[in-house]
Amino acid sequence: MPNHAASDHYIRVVMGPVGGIPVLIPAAGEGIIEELLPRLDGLLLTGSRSNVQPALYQGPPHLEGTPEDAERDSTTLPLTRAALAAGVPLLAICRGFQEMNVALGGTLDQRIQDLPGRMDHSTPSDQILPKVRTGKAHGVRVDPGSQLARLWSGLDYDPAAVPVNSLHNQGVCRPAPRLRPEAWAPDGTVEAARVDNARGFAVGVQWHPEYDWQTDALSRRLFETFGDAARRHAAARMELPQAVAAE
Ligand SMILES: N[C@@H](CCC(=O)NCCCC(=O)O)C(=O)O
Repeated sequence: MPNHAASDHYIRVVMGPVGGIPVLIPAAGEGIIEELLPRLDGLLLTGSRSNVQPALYQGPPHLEGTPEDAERDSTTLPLTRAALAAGVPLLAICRGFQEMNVALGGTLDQRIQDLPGRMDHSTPSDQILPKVRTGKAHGVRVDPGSQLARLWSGLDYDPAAVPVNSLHNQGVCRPAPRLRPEAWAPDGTVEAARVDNARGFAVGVQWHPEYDWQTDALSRRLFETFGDAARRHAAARMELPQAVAAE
């Protein structure tokens, strides 16, 4: 039986550093978007074991057994495009980052670990479960002139090697025309990007900041910034003049 679900970590992070009340969006297809969109303060695209259907980016079929979720794709891809057009702040994590790229016309690598010269970004089997998620797997290099670097300003970190966790097989292959990569793994995998000319905050990360925001200041700042953008969008929607002026 299909489930419409989000892991508890996303619920807690929205109620925590984002500062909002999470409302789960059913994977019910694009018919819900017109009514839903005007009610959204922000859109958080979550990670998932499932993968974007290759037909949506003209990719080769998945290896047999690779999980897909057609219902999610049929909801999140058009919703992402609509949210961006409406200026709804967007934070995309892991699968969410991949679907943000596909929604805007980019393509995906399906098994990065099988590509020559690339690293294995998948869930390491030699670590105990909680550490896989809260521990760090590799560094990412962040463009010092990027939105991500601006968002992290004042925090103590090395932009040449920001440690992140890694729980994915797929990744951005050809970035969508509007996707601006801002951080990379040592093997060149795109680890973070913003959407060019977005009307509001629109950032995606390939790693999972929802697992360590309580201890990692960079993860926390990402969610706080998304929350601030969502509050500004909410206030602007309600036509509060003071909030619009502050944007
Ligand atoms: N299936 C995709 C996306 C990976 C992803 O979003 N994983 C979520 C895992 C969450 C967890 O295990 O805690 C891929 O493999 O690239």
